[in-house]
Amino acid sequence: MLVSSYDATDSGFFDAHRDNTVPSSAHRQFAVSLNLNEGYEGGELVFPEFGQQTFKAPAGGAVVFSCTLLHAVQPVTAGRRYACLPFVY
Ligand SMILES: O=C(O)CCC(=O)C(=O)O
Ligand SMILES: [Fe+2]
Repeated sequence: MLVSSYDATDSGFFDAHRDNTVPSSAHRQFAVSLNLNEGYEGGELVFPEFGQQTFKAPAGGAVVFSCTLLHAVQPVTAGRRYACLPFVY
């Protein structure tokens, strides 16, 4: 299981992508973006094909979405964000 860390010192972000586009990930159905901490700014999820609304779950909360959806993580502007990122097969 993947735990990612996005730090403000390098404006940690994740460019827009889909999670099932290569043969080794084509079986993935849903992505789980589980936020592990509070105390940071930025780091919201956005789904650009559906507008500019952003999503930020509280610590212990998750955003679950289809691996077919284009998504990105906005830059962290203060503090450090940790997120656990399992996929549902
Ligand atoms: O950090 C996140 O919430 C999402 C990360 C992500 O999109 C990925 O690992 O594929
Ligand atoms: Fe992703």
